[in-house]
Amino acid sequence: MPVEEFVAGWISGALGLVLGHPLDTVKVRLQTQTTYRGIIDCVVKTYRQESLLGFFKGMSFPIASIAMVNSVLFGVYSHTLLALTATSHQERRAQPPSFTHVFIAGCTGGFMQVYCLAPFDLIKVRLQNQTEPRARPPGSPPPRYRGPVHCAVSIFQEEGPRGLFRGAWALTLRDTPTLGIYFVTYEWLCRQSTQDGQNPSSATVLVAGGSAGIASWAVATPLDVIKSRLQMAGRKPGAYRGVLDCVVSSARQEGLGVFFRGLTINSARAFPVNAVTFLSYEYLLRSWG
Ligand SMILES: CN(C)C(=N)NCCC[C@H](N)C(=O)O
Repeated sequence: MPVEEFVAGWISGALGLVLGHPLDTVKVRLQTQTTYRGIIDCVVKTYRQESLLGFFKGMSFPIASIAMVNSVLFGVYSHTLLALTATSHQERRAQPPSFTHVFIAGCTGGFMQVYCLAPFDLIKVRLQNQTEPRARPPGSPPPRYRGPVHCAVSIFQEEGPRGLFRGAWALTLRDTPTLGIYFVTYEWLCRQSTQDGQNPSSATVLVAGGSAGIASWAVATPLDVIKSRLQMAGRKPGAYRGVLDCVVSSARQEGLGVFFRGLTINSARAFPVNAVTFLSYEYLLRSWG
């Protein structure tokens, strides 16, 4: 069993995650709060009220869980390709799989990682939305959650175990097709600028990985908005009844533009995060060779 692919998926994901977390915080706030006029306003207010640390809220759980999430994503992707084409990662440069196989393997990886990702993503989104500064002026109310563990325990106590999977269905709809698009874009761009049988150069991997991130996030953004709103709403009175209800009421109240909230920042974040993720993934696999 190619254990290296799981490990490479973990390390590469963690590197990308740290790099992209500040932009992710801005994106989540823009998607779920109506207090900001735009990206700059959100960045300035976050910095003024919470200092640089505000951009890194909610990062510890994703770092701890990225090992599992990314190793499931890249590992399942690679194993599905192995099952479909009977070729290992090393053999795939000489015998490239069809794009249909790459798409199916990407969708399978995307689908399987959702149930590892869902509770950690929920906690991340709830913590990212706490705008209280760390050093609070005396007498000001404390933030709802004291940290990731307190957040997980509170959700479990208030909403039961299912509460930890709030937004998981929207996450499944977001990640299953878009991870197919992610891997197809990456493979296609690598093949365009690489001679048959050769490994892609580092520059190619960076550009193909970054572009795969942008393409997949551009398609994923509408469901990303819905997912984040469902996660924030929890079981509040008047909360959405499900994915469709959230789609309809968000569109009715805020217009169709609501589905593209966070698109610019998602794309700006997606390029460096996924360029680094794919570069380190390819590099690690080649060095273990
Ligand atoms: C469109 N989607 C959901 C993705 N392309 N997901 C895979 C990339 C995950 C990477 N850690 C990131 O956050 O960009």
